[in-house]
Amino acid sequence: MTLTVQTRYAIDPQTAKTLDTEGLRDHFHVGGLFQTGEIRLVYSHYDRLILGSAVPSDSLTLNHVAETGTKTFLERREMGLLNIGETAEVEVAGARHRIAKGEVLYIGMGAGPVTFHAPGRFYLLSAPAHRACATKLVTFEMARHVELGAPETANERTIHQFIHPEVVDSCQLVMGYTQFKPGSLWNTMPCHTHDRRMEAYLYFDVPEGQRVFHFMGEPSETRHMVIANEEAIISPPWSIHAGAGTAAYTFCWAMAGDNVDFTDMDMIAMEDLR
Ligand SMILES: O=C(O)C(=O)C[C@H](O)C(=O)CO
Ligand SMILES: [Zn+2]
Repeated sequence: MTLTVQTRYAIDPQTAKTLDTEGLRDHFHVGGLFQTGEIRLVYSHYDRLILGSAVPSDSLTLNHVAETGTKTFLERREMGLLNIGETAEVEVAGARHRIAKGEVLYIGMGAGPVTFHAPGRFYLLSAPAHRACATKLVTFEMARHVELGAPETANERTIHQFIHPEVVDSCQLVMGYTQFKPGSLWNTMPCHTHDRRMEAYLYFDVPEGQRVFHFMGEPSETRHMVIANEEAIISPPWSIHAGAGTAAYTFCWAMAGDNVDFTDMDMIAMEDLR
C-alpha cells in the first residue's frame, strides 16, 4: 500500500501577500490527489486539518500515520469522507458502510483502522478530536440543504451540509458540498472570513478543459489561483475563500477550529475588497 503524507506549515497574511503564483500554490494549492492504489494526505498546520484521498484498486487501509505521533491515525482524531466515485464500501470497527457518490461517512475518534474498497474515490478530512462521537453514514436525504444566491448575480446555489451539528455530532469537523443552478458559477460571493476556523476546498466535477479561479487573501489583499478538477485549496482562517468557474463545478468545503457554527462568518462588503 502506498501512503504519501505532505506537510504544509501555516503562514501569516503579511508573508502571504509577498508570494508570487508559485509561492501561493506551494502553500495553499494541493494537486496530485486521487492516484489509483494510493492514499495521499496533506497535513496542514492550520488547525492541524489533514486532507487527502484514497482510491483503492482493490482495497486500502489507513491506520498508522507517523506525522500524528500516535499508534493509529484515529487515536486522537475524527474523520469525514466523501465518495466522489462509484458506490463502494468502507470498513470501520467491524462494520461495512456502503457509500454512494455524494454521501459522507463521519468516523469518530478511536474507531481504529479504516479500509476503503474499490470502486470508491474517497476525499478524506480529519481534525484533532477531544471525545468519541458515533460513526454515522450521512445520505443526501439526511443532509441539510440551504439555498443561496440568485441567477442575476450568477451565484444561485445549494449548500449541502453533511457534517453539521443538526445532522451528525462531531468535535471540530463541519463539512459538505455546494452545487450550482444552471448558469451560476460563483461560490461564496459575497465572501466572508472566519478567523475562528480554517477551511479546505476540493473542486470536483469540473468539466475537461475548464478551470475554477479561486480567490484568497485578506479582503484588502486578494490573490487568485487557477484550479483544475479534483484539486484542493487550504484556506487560512484570515483569508476569504470564493471561486468562479469557467463552467459549472461542485466543491467540497470543510472546516476545523474553535466552533462548529456554520453561520459564524464575518461578511465582507463588496466595496472593501481589493
Ligand atoms: O457557496 C458557498 O457560499 C459555500 O459553500 C460557503 C462555504 O461553505 C463556506 O465558506 C463556509 O464557511
Ligand atoms: Zn467559509
